[in-house]
Amino acid sequence: LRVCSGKYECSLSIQTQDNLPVSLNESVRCIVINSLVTTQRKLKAMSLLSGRNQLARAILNPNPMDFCTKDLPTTTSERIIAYLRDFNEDQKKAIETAYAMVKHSPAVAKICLIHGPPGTGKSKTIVGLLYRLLTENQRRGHSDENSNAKIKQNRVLVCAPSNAAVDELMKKIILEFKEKCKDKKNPLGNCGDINLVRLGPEKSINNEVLKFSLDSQVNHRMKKDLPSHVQEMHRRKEFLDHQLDKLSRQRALCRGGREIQRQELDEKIAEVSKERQELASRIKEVQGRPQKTQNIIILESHIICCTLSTSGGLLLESAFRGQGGVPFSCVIVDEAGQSCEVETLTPLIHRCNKLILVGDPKQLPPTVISLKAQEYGYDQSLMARFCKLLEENVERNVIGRLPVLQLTVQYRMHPDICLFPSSYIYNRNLKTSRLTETSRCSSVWPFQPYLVFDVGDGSERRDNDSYVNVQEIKLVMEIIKLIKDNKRDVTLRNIGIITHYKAQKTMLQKDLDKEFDRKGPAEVDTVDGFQGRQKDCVIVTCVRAKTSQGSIGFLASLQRLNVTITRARYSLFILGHLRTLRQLLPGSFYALNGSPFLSPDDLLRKMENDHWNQLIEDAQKRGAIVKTCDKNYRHDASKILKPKPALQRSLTHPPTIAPEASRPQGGLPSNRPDGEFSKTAFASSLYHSPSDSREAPVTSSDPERPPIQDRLRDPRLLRRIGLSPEAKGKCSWEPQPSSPQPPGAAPAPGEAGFSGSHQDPAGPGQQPATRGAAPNHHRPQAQGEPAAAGTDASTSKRKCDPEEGGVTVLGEVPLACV
Ligand SMILES: Nc1ncnc2c1ncn2[C@@H]1O[C@H](COP(=O)(O)OP(=O)(O)OP(=O)(O)O)[C@@H](O)[C@H]1O
Repeated sequence: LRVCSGKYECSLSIQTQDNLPVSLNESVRCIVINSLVTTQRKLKAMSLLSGRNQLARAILNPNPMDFCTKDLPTTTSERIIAYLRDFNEDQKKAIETAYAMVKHSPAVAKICLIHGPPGTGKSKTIVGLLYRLLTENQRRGHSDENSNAKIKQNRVLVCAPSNAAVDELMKKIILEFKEKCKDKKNPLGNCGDINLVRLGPEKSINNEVLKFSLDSQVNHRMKKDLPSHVQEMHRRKEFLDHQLDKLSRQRALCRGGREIQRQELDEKIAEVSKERQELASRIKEVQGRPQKTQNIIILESHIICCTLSTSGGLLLESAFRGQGGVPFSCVIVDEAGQSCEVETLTPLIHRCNKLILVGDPKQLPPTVISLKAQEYGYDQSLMARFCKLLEENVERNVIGRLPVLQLTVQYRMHPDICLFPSSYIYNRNLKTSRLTETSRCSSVWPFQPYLVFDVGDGSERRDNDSYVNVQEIKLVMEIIKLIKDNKRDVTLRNIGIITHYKAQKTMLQKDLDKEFDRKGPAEVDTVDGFQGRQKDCVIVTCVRAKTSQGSIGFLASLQRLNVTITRARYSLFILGHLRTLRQLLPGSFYALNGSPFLSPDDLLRKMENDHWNQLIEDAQKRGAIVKTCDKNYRHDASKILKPKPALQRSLTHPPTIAPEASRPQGGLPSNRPDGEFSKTAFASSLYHSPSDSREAPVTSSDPERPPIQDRLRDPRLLRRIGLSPEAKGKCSWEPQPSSPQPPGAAPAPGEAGFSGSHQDPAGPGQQPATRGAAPNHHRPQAQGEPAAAGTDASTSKRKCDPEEGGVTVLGEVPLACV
């Protein structure tokens, strides 16, 4: 694009496969569909795989021996043992196993699978593994490789399918390595004691990690090494850029102004542009191509982060050309459940034969639009294929146990939100960390954790190729207004509205903008937009109601449902027309000999909708359903509020104060006034539908916890740990009392913090995890949280988060903190 005689001119060169007729003198319409670069790289990865990588056989025809198990031995230094105290048992196991796989017999091709359901610390585990791999024996002047030797031997390639995912992970890597730097004033690398580089175009890199991009490192280094006259040229170029920026802004502002003024500005812009262009070419001439500098930076890096696609570009290939050996000790792929198989093969062209896949195939798979491609399994990730295959091997008794490292303790959701995904999707293997439970149940959050609104009079309306449901929008607005009224500090960061339909999203956004003057307290998006993210409160509007087709479309996918219901930290409210979601349309059931049966069509639909059916049944059993209709929206929306303290008190516990020893870690002070007590955690789990009010409340997070043995008698707790009240006697788990904790104090290192609670729900036969892991003092910014301003901001957030276990324990103040 250039300015010529006051006009913008754009020239575009297009290569065609065949010659266009010379006589063509009509205008041609060009549409850019997509770049083929990624596709070419995938193709290249596929065709090079068998020739270049020992993993090829394992990938094409895997057998259980190709996957590493939990039993690989490692020798761990005191320093690493101390470091690993911040991790839970599953995370430690994953780190140690992957570490052993990388360090043992580097020539043997092996794959390590780390499966982490939502919020279980996948990123934390990756960061821990990197730290373990890169800092063993590292001391100033004495590391496992000479720190002065510029070219690193111990190098890791870290990839993810998207730029956003790479950057999120990088933020955590940066935080950790900077924090753990031995001598902060005199670090050994550009990121604490290591060198880190981010590959990829700058425009797709998040500002917070931009400093580590290859381009900015090249620029920085080239400027530093240049003779003074070239540095002067750079300064002049920066000045001209600044000038151009200013002039363009002035030009835009005087669009309606005088012609002469516009002309003057255009001429000035043309003049400055010309000088800048000439200067840029001269700089290139004198300082040479940056390729050499690029290669040096890459070779000096310990961690190279990029998208899967970028890992197949020429940049890495040319940097390692002629270096000999394998350039990476391992390749780590984050969000491996979200990348297509062939895409996951891309980083393997660098011959590395240790592959670590981290992800959750039970969340959204890679987005593949083509139905034909889906038919051929293109939307299946490599990780999902491996997991499926290994599960089949376990079922057929070919192997005794799954060679997959499972992370099972989650740090995101209120335990009541976690209950259904844990039991229905994760085989009861998803437990809530105790500290998370305590903070999520805090009285500071005045809303119920989990409610399903049955919007009985809702109806869907077609809007082009999408749907809207006006009644559900009305109810969403009532709920948001109520939240705003009761928690004035809510911002866009705290509430997420998930809808699967574009038209509903647009209409909701309009209503929010109107009501809240464009400063809407909620972010509306599709579930795909929320994958990998979290919000304090999530409202789901299902839209489909009284559907004529008898199908609920893509609402039916279990992976989609999973992501939808696992984004909320404190409250999840689901709005839907439950009969449609369950697909119990009038006439679906026929009674025959007293037992219901379904017509073949209905059976098919019911199977399709079975996940929603299960969710609704579960909510029904828990008394979490609120039936509503238009005239009651306002009234029924108020049911999201936790019950009034006084009433709650009388309905729930006898007014006894539990022994100090039975308080959860970081429990509330014992000398609080009654009212304060009753407002606290145990109230949070009580649903107050009329039929429910007589039920015993849930008290798992009660600051006045009864002794743990008594808590096990609570039918809802038993349900939570996967036992029926009757089966309770058979539970082999022996509860251990929590350690006494002074009010408001942080758990001492080595005492049970978060590690305590996740043992509680261990099912029969499961070993309780070791008590003794210290709470996390080095918590990176939660994935998906809106970007804090720089790493410092993340650090300050950590200071006020009770999940740190080290600062505040009086219950989290979620909205003020985040
Ligand atoms: N061992 C731990 N102790 C305390 N907090 C932890 C621990 N592991 C993870 N967390 C916290 O849990 C939250 C989620 O961690 P992380 O982002 O690593 O999870 P994830 O599995 O990558 O999440 P997602 O499901 O969004 O991909 C973070 O706030 C993190 O600090």
